[in-house]
Amino acid sequence: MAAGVSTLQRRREMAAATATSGAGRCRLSKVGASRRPPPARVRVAVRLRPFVDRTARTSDPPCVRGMDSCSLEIANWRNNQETLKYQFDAFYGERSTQQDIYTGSVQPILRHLLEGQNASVLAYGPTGAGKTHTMLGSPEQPGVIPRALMDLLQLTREEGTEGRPWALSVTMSYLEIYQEKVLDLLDPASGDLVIREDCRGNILIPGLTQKPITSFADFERHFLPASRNRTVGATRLNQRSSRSHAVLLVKVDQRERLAPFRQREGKLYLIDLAGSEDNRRTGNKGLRLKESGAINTSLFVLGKVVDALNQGLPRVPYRDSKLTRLLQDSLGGSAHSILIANIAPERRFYLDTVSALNFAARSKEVINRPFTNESLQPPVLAPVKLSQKELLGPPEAKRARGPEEVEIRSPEPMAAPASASQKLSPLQKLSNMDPAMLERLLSLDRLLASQGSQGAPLLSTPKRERMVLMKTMEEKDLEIERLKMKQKELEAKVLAQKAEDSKEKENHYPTILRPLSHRTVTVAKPLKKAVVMPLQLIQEQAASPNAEIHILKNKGRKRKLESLDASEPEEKAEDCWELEISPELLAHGRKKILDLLNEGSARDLRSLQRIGPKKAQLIVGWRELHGPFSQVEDLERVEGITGKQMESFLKANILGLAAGQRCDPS
Ligand SMILES: Nc1ncnc2c1ncn2[C@@H]1O[C@H](COP(=O)(O)OP(=O)(O)OP(=O)(O)O)[C@@H](O)[C@H]1O
Repeated sequence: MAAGVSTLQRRREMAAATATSGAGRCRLSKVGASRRPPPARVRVAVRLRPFVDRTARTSDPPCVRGMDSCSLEIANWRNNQETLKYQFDAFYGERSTQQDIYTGSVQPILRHLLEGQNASVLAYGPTGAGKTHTMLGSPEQPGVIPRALMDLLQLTREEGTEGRPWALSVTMSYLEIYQEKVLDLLDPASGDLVIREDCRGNILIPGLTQKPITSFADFERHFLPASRNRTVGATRLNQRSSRSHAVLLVKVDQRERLAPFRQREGKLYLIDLAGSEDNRRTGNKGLRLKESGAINTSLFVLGKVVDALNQGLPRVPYRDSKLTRLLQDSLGGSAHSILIANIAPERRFYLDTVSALNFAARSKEVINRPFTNESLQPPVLAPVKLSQKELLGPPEAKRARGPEEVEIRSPEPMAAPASASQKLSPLQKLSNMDPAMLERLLSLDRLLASQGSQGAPLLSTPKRERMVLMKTMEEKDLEIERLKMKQKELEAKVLAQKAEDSKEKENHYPTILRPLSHRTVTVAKPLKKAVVMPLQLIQEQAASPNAEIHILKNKGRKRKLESLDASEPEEKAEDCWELEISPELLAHGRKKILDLLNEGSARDLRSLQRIGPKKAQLIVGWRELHGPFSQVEDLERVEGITGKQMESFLKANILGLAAGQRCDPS
């Protein structure tokens, strides 16, 4: 592919983008100052292609009209007196050039790669609306892909020259998702590849070919033949219709030349999605119809993912399609994303155009939270070569293909030393937390809150700001501290009461007849309904060595009794005794489960509720591949365990274990 863009022009464009964004060469100090930049929104641009058959324009006036550089209007099919108006981050009309789209929407995000952040560009839209033209273009009109590669290579050359603090290297991978199979376009003989997630939430495809590239010629050498491997076919609407989602992945690796040898990785996804299709118009039959089903399903899931992110739902259905699973760290994750919705002016595209515009309008509200993928690494002179067998877990290893021809570095950077994180305040810990982790923590919070254990959920409205959440979490930590102190006071009182009891025993007073003083102590809100207990039962429990908490099984129901405070005056027999588990007990329960997940054998794991032999095996396999779980919610990352299952696992285990811990502090 001839890029058709001079290097000088490229440099000028980069300089302009840098000036606009206000970032640029001071990137290192900027990253050093703040590892967590503010949330970045998914930018949405709409591009209207010109009439393919220009003579048709007079007989078929366009159904879409640009209003300004950000908005457009389209006829309202329900009422032809009205138009529907849409506003986006950018609108590119029929006369816009490839360069307009690139410099306006794509070029500004490239610099984030050199900050160790991820970026992605997705071309979305109905079949025949110009996605491939936008992404790839032609030798005369090169699209986003060749332009971005040229700039990125130029940028990495400049930043990585000898004498600069970081050594940079660039690799490319190219894959397609065809009928829910992940196929390596650089190695067409390979089979369906597995999508994995590491313990930091990064999406990986073990075994995917990575080609090192140092020049645009290198890129073309790999990319052009691989593009011919992409699945295309003729439909009634497009002679060369893309039948798959094509994903070009460009990784920029940076290693610090001098101590402390930090390492960063920035990923750029350039994605040409397959077109959304209405089979009544495409005239698809047989294989085309089957392909179309897979395309529409994955795009439908993409829409659901966008909706879930917009509404702040605890479960985002990334795993429901390969496309969304792959995009997990690009949409709502750690990437700067730009969605370019391509639309066509012809009236026959009208319904597809409205549906693409509605999709794009929803995508606009997704908030991404970029973070820098940086870690400390000992100096590595040569990359480690890992076979796919080493990278895959046992089930995938069976399907592993032959030895890889390229070098693939270990996908997981080393974790930060534990001591550093232990010194952080709860708020600092929270602000350093991977956003995906934070989301999970919040969903757990919602889950517990929905059971009434801890007052209102942290995330009571989906669009609450991150800072508000953090503040609430900090207040919550303070509240926990306060409750801990209260608990200690109560325990001291119980001990004092016990000492008094023994004195009374020495004086030959029968315990059961001794007046019992008690009071209900609410450490946290009741888990369920308050439970009424007969006085005699309470008295018996009070006399037992574990009088502070009892778990009673009555008609198959667990009943938990909070601390007794013997210093208060006696209350009436019909008093209620509330069942409570304090936050610190929940924390104990979580810790116990986490320890078991990280250290238990498959057999040990089966002692947990909702974990059968198959899930136990999956957990052990995941642990071997990714290392220890950092929190219980990581279970959701295990292939084969859904978010729903994880939540039901938590419900079933945490409360029981927490209470067990309280009864048996050993
Ligand atoms: N902005 C544009 N200017 C000129 N021609 C365009 C433009 N956009 C698209 N086209 C032309 O329209 C036709 C269809 O475009 P393209 O193949 O890019 O569509 P697509 O959305 O990728 O379709 P599919 O999803 O079926 O692959 C092609 O012939 C392409 O050259």
